[in-house]
Amino acid sequence: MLIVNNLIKNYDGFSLNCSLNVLPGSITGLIGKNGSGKSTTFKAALGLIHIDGGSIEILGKDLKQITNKDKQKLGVALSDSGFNTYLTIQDITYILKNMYDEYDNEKFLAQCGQFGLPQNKKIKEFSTGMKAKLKIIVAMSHNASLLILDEPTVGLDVMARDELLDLLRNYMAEDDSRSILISSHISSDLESLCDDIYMIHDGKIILHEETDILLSDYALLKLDQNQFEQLDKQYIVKYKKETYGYSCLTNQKQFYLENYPDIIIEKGNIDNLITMISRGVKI
Ligand SMILES: Nc1ncnc2c1ncn2[C@@H]1O[C@H](COP(=O)(O)OP(=O)(O)OP(=O)(O)O)[C@@H](O)[C@H]1O
Repeated sequence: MLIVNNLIKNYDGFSLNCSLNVLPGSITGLIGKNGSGKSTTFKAALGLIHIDGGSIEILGKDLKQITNKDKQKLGVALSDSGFNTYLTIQDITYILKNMYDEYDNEKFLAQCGQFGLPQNKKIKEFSTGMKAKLKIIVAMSHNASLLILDEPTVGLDVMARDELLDLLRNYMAEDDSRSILISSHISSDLESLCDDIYMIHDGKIILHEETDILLSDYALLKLDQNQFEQLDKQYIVKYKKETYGYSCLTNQKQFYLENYPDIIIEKGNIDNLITMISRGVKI
């Protein structure tokens, strides 16, 4: 659906060099701290910025060959995009009707209603969360095969986030060839939604793994000095000095559960992973 191959984008003081692959029928997450290059990757993948190297294949074609008709198959929500804030949802329905052959007005208005978005109020009077919801509903309004969503849950409260994640799951369930590329700094969103996750740090992909494997096979070991020295480190990805000794990230939790019954092994979550992979030291 989307193949980003050795994409290079250089800004003063920042260099992006990343590859990623969004498979048909899957939800792929891109996670990374502020300024790590998520939005730059999304904009480059959509051809919105000039790139300094690499190639992008989207919807089975080289990005340079994509036509306006092909673009109808994309549903996009970027962090710094949106409609003119003087428009109402009613106004937007006319724009969407003109833009997209497969725009589904009934579904769009039903979803606006579900999220409590008033049809006749100007968008400038919407709260941050309401604007965020509108962007996603618009992206899903025209039967796109690929949704590209940059930080769509920013500004949403926990309940609205859950509703939105359910909407995305339903969108995928309606057609199993659809795909989503989504970024978020809220790791629990990605854990519960994505089939696979890429982690980006300082413009580089530092980890790519299926979410199930991240959650089942990765774990954090907490060791004192002696335990650390004795440890077989063949499955340790990164380690970090702590006040109590060392924390170690493994990608083979079972090995340490079986061979080191006395050490503390904490189930991995994506926040631990980000911290360890970005700040830990390689063995
Ligand atoms: N137009 C630009 N000109 C110069 N530098 C830029 C430009 N756009 C982005 N950058 C730089 O590229 C780096 C990555 O920014 P980017 O917006 O891709 O990060 P991000 O991971 O999306 O961050 P956030 O989570 O804060 O949105 C930052 O150092 C940023 O300052």
